[in-house]
Amino acid sequence: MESAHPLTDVFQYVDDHKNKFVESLSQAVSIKSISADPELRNEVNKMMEWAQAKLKALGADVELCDIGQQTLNEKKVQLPPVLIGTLGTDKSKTTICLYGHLDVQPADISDGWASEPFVLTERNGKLYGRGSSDDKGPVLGWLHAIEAFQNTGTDLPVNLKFVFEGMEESGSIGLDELLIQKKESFLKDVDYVCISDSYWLGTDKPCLTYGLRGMSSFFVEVEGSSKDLHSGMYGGTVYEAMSDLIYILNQLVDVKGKILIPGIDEGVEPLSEKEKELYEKIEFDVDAYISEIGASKSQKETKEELLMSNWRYPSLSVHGIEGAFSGPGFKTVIPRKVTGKFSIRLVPNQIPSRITEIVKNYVQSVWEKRQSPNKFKIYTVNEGGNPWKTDPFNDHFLAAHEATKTVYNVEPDYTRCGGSIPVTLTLQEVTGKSVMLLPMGAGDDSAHSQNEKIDVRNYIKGTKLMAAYLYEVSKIKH
Ligand SMILES: C[C@H](N)C(=O)N[C@@H](Cc1c[nH]cn1)C(=O)O
Ligand SMILES: [Zn+2]
Ligand SMILES: [Zn+2]
Repeated sequence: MESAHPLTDVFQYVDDHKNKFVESLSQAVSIKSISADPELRNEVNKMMEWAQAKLKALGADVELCDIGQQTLNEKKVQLPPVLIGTLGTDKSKTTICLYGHLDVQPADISDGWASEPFVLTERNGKLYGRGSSDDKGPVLGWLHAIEAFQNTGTDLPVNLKFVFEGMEESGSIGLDELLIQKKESFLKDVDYVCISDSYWLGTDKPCLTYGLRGMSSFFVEVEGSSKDLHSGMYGGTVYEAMSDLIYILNQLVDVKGKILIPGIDEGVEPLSEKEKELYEKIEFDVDAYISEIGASKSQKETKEELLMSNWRYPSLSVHGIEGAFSGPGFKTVIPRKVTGKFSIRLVPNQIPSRITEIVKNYVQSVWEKRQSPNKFKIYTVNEGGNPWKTDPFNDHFLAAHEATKTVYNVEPDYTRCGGSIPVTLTLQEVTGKSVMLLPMGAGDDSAHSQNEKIDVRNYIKGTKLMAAYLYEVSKIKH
C-alpha cells in the first residue's frame, strides 16, 4: 500500500480553507497599492502594514524598514517601507528567503474591466482583481501555506526570511541598498531564495522560471508653449510639441519589432546550438497565445523566434503620452507639453546604465535632426533593472520539480520570463545562493492588463505547491 504524503493534512487544510483564503485575497486586492501614483503612497503603506500584521500573526519577527525618499517631478516623495520578517531560527534547519511585492500596476474600470479592479470578483472559477496574480495572490500563498503547517500541527521544516516590498512595479527603488546593508545580518544565513512572481507559459502546465529580462525606462519631454492652444487660432503658426514627440517615438522600433537604436544589442549573448535545441523542445501554441490576447497575427514567424524574442533578446515598447488629449470625442487643442514613455527590456549580459547611455545619445541625435526650437528632455527616474538567468540543473530546482509532481502530478516545464523583477540578481549576489522563481499564476492571467485574474485552481494548488516546495527544500543535504 502506498503511504500517505507527509503533507496530507497540510493539503487538506488548504482545501478546507479555500473560502477564507479567497476572503484574505479580497481584502488585499481592496487596498489600492499603486506604486506609480505618489498620491496613493498611503495605500501602499497601508498594504505593507496589513501584510506586517499577517506575518506577525504567524509568529514572525517583523520590521518595516524605512528606505528613504524618491525624487518625482523635482519633488521628494517618501518611499513605502520594505517589510522584512524572520520565522524560525533553528540552526539545524535550512533557511529560505521569500521575496514578493505588494504594490500593483494602475487600474480603472474605465480601462475596460468587466468588474471593479479593486473588488475581487469570482466568475467561472477565476478571481478577477488587480494584483490577484501579480503579486498579492502568490504572497498570500506563502502565508497561507505557513498557516496550514501551523494549524495542522505539522512541523514547519525550514526557517524563513521574508522580503516584501511596495515599489516593484516602479523599479524597486531603494531595495538594493537595503539588501546590501543587510547582507551580513538579516540575510546572512539564507540557503535558498524563492520568488513567486512569474507565470506559467500556458494555462495547463506548471513551470519553473530560470530567467528574467531587465529593464530601462525613459521619459521624452517636449514643451512648445506655456499653455494649451486652440488649433484653429494657432495651428500653422507654431512648432507643435506633439508632432515633435511622435517624430521621435517613430524612430525607435520598426513594424517587425526591430529596435532602430545602433548598439542596442551590446552584451546580448550569442545563441548556441544547445540553446536553440532547448527552444525547439518547448511545448508552446503560438496560435492560442495570439488568439487569447485578441491580436490578429504574431509578429514573429515561428514558435522559436517568438519565445527567443520574448526571453533572450531585447524589445522596445512605447507605453503612452502624458499631456495629450485622450478623452472621448474631439478636443481641438495643441497640447503645450507632452511626455512620451517607452521602455526597453534587457537581457543577459546587458547593463542598464550602459543601455541608458546608448539610448539617450540616440534620441538626442534624432532630436537634433528634427531642428525644432521647442524645449526637449530625455530622462529616466530609476537606474533600471538587471536581467537575470541561472542554471536550473541543481538541487534547488529539483526540489521544486518534485513539489510540482506531488501537487500537479506532472513534470514542470523550465522556462524564462520576458518580464522583470529588478531585485532578483541582487538577491542572488547578496546571498551568494541559488535563486528560483516558482510561479503560481497561469499564462493568461493578464497581469498589468484589464481583467487581471488568478484561477481558483492556481491559487489553491499554488498554495499547496509552496508548502510542498518548503518541505522538499528542507530535505536537501547541505
Ligand atoms: C514579472 C513581474 N511580475 C512584473 O510584472 N514585473 C514588472 C517590473 C517593473 C519594472 N518596472 C516597472 N515594472 C515588469 O516586468 O514590468
Ligand atoms: Zn507586475
Ligand atoms: Zn510582479
